[in-house]
Amino acid sequence: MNNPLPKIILASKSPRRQELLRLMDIDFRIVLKEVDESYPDHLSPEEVALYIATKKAEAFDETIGDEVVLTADTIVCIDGLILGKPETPEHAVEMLKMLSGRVHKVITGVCLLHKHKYNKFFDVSEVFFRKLTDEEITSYVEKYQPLDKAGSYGIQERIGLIGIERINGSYTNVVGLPTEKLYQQLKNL
Ligand SMILES: Cc1cn([C@H]2C[C@H](O)[C@@H](COP(=O)(O)OP(=O)(O)OP(=O)(O)O)O2)c(=O)[nH]c1=O
Repeated sequence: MNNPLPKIILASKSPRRQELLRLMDIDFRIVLKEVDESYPDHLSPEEVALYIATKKAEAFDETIGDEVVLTADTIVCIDGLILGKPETPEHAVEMLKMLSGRVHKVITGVCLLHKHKYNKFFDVSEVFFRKLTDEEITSYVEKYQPLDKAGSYGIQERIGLIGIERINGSYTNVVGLPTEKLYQQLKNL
């Protein structure tokens, strides 16, 4: 069977995004660029995710032939506050205490740069954490060091498996790439 999807350049160091693309059986190669992930204050959370995903794509030369540059950015949002990656383990504990017993939004912005055009979209999932004990939080942070994760947790790791009651929306969006939406967008390029 011919693969109808274009070839992808995945501009992401995230092992989870790489694994999701692999599981989707999509052809890709990885090219990494350094990008400043700061953003202007006035943007909404959805706009922030799209803004940073687009910035990551802009780091590429736009003349890449037929290949599509795929970039993404995942943020966690609670009470209108954006939680990025924690700076220290203490900061991670603080974030998890904030998420404990509450619902929050996970937004992944995606940018597909193809033939000089920036195709952007995002997905939002709601994640419901039960009340976590202090011990569950500190032992998770000590063992997993979730400093590379927005909101200080991985849904696919211990704290997600034992602490998340339910989610509304896409699971893979929380992991870092909304695969169903991505597939539809790639088909339409
Ligand atoms: C909320 C959540 C986030 N994450 C991850 C997804 C992202 O990798 C990371 C958020 O940081 P991002 O800046 O979106 O991505 P990244 O720095 O890991 O990779 P790159 O910029 O090179 O693409 O948090 C999980 O793995 N599980 C989760 O449940």
